[in-house]
Amino acid sequence: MELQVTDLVVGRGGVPVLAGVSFDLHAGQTLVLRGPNGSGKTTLLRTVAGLQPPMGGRVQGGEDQVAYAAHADGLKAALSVAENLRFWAAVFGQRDIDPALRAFDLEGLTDRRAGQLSAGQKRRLGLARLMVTGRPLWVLDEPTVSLDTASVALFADAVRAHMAAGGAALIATHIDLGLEADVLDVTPYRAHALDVAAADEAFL
Ligand SMILES: Nc1ncnc2c1ncn2[C@@H]1O[C@H](COP(=O)(O)OP(=O)(O)OP(=O)(O)O)[C@@H](O)[C@H]1O
Repeated sequence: MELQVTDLVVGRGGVPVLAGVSFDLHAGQTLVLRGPNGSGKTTLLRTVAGLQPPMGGRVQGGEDQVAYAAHADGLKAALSVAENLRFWAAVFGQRDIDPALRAFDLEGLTDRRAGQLSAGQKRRLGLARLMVTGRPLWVLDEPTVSLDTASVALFADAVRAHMAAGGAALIATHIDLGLEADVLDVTPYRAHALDVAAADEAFL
């Protein structure tokens, strides 16, 4: 897989948030997005995942390649852990959910309803879902929220295994995952940095 992002402009409510973002992502690579709260990481991830259109520029190579995991875990509360994974595996044409259960230490929770899981357990299930998609490009927004130290390590191991198998990952996170990863700080691409400075000056 090969993702090419060229001179991308992304925004919310018709207002550009980031402009002029370019990067490549290839098989075996992880790219970590950094930047302060509200800087536009989620907006960029959503655009790369095809959940919203770019306001300018291009995203090439993402079509049908992306498995996206965001703040909302997207789990079916009334289904068990195993049923959730089987559901997603069926949607994406995969069969075996056991590696995903093992990787995220969910084997002891297979029959528990997703709605009854703790926040961290829900997050582990949401991340396990990535493995049953069979998709090569994981686009992840703050994947470690609610995870304890051991679960962060499980997640990092899963990303490493995914990369070793020819996958790639684009991850917005504020923490150090201990992964070999490239880093893209989105701060210099903020679309309104200059406007904000100009507005401040007007009040001085
Ligand atoms: N639905 C929306 N409508 C209008 N503006 C929005 C909407 N969602 C987010 N924004 C604004 O867009 C900007 C970028 O938000 P975004 O969620 O992409 O930032 P982020 O870098 O992911 O932040 P964080 O680190 O807090 O998760 C912020 O100023 C935010 O307030």
